Amino acid sequence: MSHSKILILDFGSQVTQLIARRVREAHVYCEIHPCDVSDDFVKQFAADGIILSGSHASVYEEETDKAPQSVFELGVPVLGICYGMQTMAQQLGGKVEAGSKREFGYAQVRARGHSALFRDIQDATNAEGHGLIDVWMSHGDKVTELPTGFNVIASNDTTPIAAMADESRKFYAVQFHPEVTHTRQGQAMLERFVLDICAAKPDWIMGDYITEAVAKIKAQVGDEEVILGLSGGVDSSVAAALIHRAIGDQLTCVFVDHGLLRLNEGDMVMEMFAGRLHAKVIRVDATEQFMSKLAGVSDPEAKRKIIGAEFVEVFKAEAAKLKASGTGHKGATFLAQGTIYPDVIESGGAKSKKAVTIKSHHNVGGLPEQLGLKLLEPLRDLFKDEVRELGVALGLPRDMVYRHPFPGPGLGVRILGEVKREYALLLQRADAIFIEELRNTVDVETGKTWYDLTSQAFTVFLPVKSVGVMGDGRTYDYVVALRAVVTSDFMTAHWAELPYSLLGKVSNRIINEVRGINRVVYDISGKPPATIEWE
Ligand SMILES: Nc1ncnc2c1ncn2[C@@H]1O[C@H](COP(=O)(O)OP(=O)(O)OP(=O)(O)O)[C@@H](O)[C@H]1O
Ligand SMILES: O=c1[nH]c(=O)c2[nH+]cn([C@@H]3O[C@H](COP(=O)(O)O)[C@@H](O)[C@H]3O)c2[nH]1
Ligand SMILES: NC(=O)CC[C@H](N)C(=O)O
Ligand SMILES: [Mg+2]
Repeated sequence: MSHSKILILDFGSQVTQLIARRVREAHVYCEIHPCDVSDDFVKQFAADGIILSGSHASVYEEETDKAPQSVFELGVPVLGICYGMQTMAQQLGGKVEAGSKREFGYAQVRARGHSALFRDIQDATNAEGHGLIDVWMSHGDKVTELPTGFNVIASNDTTPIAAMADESRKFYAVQFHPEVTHTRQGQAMLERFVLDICAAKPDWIMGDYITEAVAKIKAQVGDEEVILGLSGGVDSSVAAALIHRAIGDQLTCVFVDHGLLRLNEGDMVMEMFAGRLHAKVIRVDATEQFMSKLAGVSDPEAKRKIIGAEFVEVFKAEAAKLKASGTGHKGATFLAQGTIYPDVIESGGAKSKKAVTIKSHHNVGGLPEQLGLKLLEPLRDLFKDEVRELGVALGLPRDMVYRHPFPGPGLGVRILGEVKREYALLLQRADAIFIEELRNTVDVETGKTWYDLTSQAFTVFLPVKSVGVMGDGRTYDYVVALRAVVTSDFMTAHWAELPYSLLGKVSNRIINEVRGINRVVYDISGKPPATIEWE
């Protein structure tokens, strides 16, 4: 089945992924690719429309990225955002200059003319009755001369050409960012572009997607066997359910206990799957193996790479064991993972060369070059909310599908610096107390538990000691930090405003119940500039 699709060319903006999320929210399929793809690639992609992202660069610098010229020659609608607008202007014969003032944050622009992009979009009106739109800006440069064929479709005092369009060629461009939620009607604008202007069909719906995905998996796997890394998290559970639906007993799930899981997580995961997921699950205790490889290593990226490599070692060994088991298995030739689109993007997989890699996710950037198994990643194109939707459509229980995410490297990235078994055991107990209290404390205003009100919450172990007094004695023990965030996409996040009474109770319990920890702090950093995990 062929879907409508939008091509997003990434010039390196940190929020390119949000453009894709917004387009997907409109139920239109889209993909992000680096801005320097070839003209042939652009042609073959056969997009219904193309979106050019922002960037930190300036188009008048000596070596700058341009959109492949074919973007403007294929006769498909194009939307330029920020840098995307500037390069469109310059490539089509307009002019871009450095402004005297940077415009950063909220701004209001006045809509001009009757552009299809802003149809029925207005947040206020000015004294003369003109429509005003609230937007979010982040730029220093601006378009100062329109290319031929273009009109101004929005402006304000700082940026007279705040948006422009050549309606006949269906070229549109905005200096502001419709993809961030601060632009209140940004979603509506992107829908005008994608649904009205590009006439893309909103046919990307998870319930319908199952049939298509099942057929694809069947075709890819044939009669071979698959092992899947099952973590008990959302993504791999949904992947397991989907693959099992496609190939039944050809699938074996491998759940790896690397000794860096949450307290009792191993038993919980096995219990959760018994009866709920009909696939076979093997539990592997690899604590010793991971711990010995991690001994003496304190660099976060090095730890991530080691954990990624060890996962693969375990998977390979299990794949071989299947064959030797004498149970009629031929041995697995595929490794399935619950990799999702943000994992790919954040590890630099879809970004242009210019965007920096912040962390290597263990399952993407951390994979060794010689895998020896073919990869099967049926969720690789999906965002988290789509994966959850798919899980529900596959009949997985809601509490499984709405768990907080837990990173594959687990406590390995929540114990700062060198990982030691002793630290992991302390951290597990402190973390369990925090999560238990979040689950048990209901917010009176919303009637929801604080677990449901936060997107992710955990405890971090700091290998530093501080002095305390307990009873009448002196203590000299470790510190833990509590981290709880609210986010919809894990790209940006706010620290959760947990009630003091809850924080107080958690702190008390940890210090009283976990000998070896005598101080608890709360992390009040947002992302950016911090990240959610500490490593
Ligand atoms: N303990 C584990 N045992 C086996 N495979 C694992 C384990 N931890 C992670 N993986 C593999 O790595 C992939 C990526 O991990 P990630 O944490 O992103 O996804 P998840 O655990 O499935 O879902 P969630 O994001 O909700 O935690 C998983 O989908 C799974 O295939
Ligand atoms: O499976 C995973 N393997 C990893 O290597 C990894 N690193 C970060 N995360 C999760 O990604 C989200 C964003 O985290 P950061 O703000 O720390 O980058 C948060 O939800 C993190 O828990 C990972 N998940
Ligand atoms: N966010 C952007 O795309 C910024 C583009 C350009 N560097 C500017 O400052 O105007
Ligand atoms: Mg996980």
